[in-house]
Amino acid sequence: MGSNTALPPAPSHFPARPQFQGFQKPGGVEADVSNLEVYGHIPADIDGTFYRVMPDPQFPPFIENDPWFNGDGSISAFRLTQGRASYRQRYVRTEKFVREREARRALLGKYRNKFTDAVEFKIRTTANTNVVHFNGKLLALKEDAPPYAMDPETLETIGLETFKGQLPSLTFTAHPKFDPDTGEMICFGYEARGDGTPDVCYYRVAPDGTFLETVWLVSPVAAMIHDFAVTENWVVFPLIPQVCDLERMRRGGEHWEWSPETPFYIGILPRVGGRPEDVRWFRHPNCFPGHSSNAYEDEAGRIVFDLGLSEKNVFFWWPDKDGNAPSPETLHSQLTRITIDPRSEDLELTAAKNVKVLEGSNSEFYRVDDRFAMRKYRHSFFDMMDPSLGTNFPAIAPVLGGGYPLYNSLAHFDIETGETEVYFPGPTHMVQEPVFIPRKGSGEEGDGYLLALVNNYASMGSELHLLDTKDFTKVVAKILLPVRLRAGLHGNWVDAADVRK
Ligand SMILES: C/C=C/c1ccc(O)c(OC)c1
Ligand SMILES: [Fe+2]
Repeated sequence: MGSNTALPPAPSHFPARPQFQGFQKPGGVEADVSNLEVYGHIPADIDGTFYRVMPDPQFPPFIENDPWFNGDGSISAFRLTQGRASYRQRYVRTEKFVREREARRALLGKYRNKFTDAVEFKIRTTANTNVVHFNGKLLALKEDAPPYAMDPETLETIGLETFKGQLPSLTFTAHPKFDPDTGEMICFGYEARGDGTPDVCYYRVAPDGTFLETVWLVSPVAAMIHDFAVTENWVVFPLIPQVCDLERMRRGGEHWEWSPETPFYIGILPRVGGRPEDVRWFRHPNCFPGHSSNAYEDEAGRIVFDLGLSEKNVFFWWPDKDGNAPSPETLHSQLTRITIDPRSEDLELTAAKNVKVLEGSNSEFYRVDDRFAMRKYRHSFFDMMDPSLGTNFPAIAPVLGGGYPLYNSLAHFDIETGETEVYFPGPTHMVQEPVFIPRKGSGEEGDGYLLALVNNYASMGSELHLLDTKDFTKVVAKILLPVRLRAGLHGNWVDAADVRK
């Protein structure tokens, strides 16, 4: 648009919608807090930083019913050392963030629809979905663009990360995988040649940032590929049946539409040395693949892929073509094992042959001991929603806000014994995604701590709850924050020993 074009009116406050109300009221806070209050005690062997990101719109949107996923990325860094905790909060200085701050108003339009923007952006990402530590930098990630690099200590934004020009794709997944033995970062981008393109770009990056391999694939449909999985020899691409249509976008519509007719496709590609024609697209009846827990190969060479699987459209704010979407309370995601013979002639995956529910609770945000990523593993930690645990829903309903699924507890599932242990943080609390912290000196899988951000709807403030995985149901430390941090997506624990000096 030219500079004389009138901008759409910019509201001065956030709309009266669940995703902007109660606990979800945007905070806009950046902070440095040198000492946080601790109830209980932080074990002396914990020394590192928990980084996580949340969407937190800097300005009220000028579009209708902006989803939670469109807020500006704001990074929290919780530093735990010598039994103490400190905290820093910074927005990622994306092009969008900087230009909106200069203009003192929202300029970006709808989620991933450039045709609705008030100005033209080179890069319109919000960098709001994950934050990982790689090659001495933090990478703030959203799947619609390259990463933004940040300083791990100061959280200053360094700039758009194109890996010295090596990045072949317009996009970069929010869920790169790290090989615990080699430090290699395994990635992909979808819509890798632009909005609505079926092109998927697979790439592997050495720990020093050198690109090792790129493979261009074409997916059977331009669908969302949010998380993925890697084994010793294979990469697994689960397609969410949310599909993109550039024409709809041009008309000012949504980037995504739920497609009940589209199967749940799973692409399988050799991890190393695959050619574009080597990708094989397996099919399963329509459903919604959520986050991965882990994946590995069994003795027979089959891929064992554990993930959250829901029957219904979890992204209920992007309905089907007739406007149909489930109500959020009816969503139920289960930790599910899909077993695939990568060499099978038969591309149809069936409930009887290939699918098994491992844990039937309503769960999401699975985390493992990352030293066992891509390998046979035994322990999965996750968020769970079990209304029978005693959440006081009538009390918190007026301040919950909404626009996304809620979880009221943390769980540890032992795949070997089939047992689930549960931590319930309290009747006026909800949990965010946990991180696993290995115990110093212990190589035993799952031996360590679980750390999660907790929303306290009685205090309307945030807390970190720290659990010892050997005594999972009790809290070791509650660390109180002087701020309210709205719902976030993903984060990671970075041990002080792994930070390059
Ligand atoms: C479960 C979260 C999935 C997700 C997928 C696409 C996005 O753009 C996003 O933004 C925060 C989150
Ligand atoms: Fe995710």
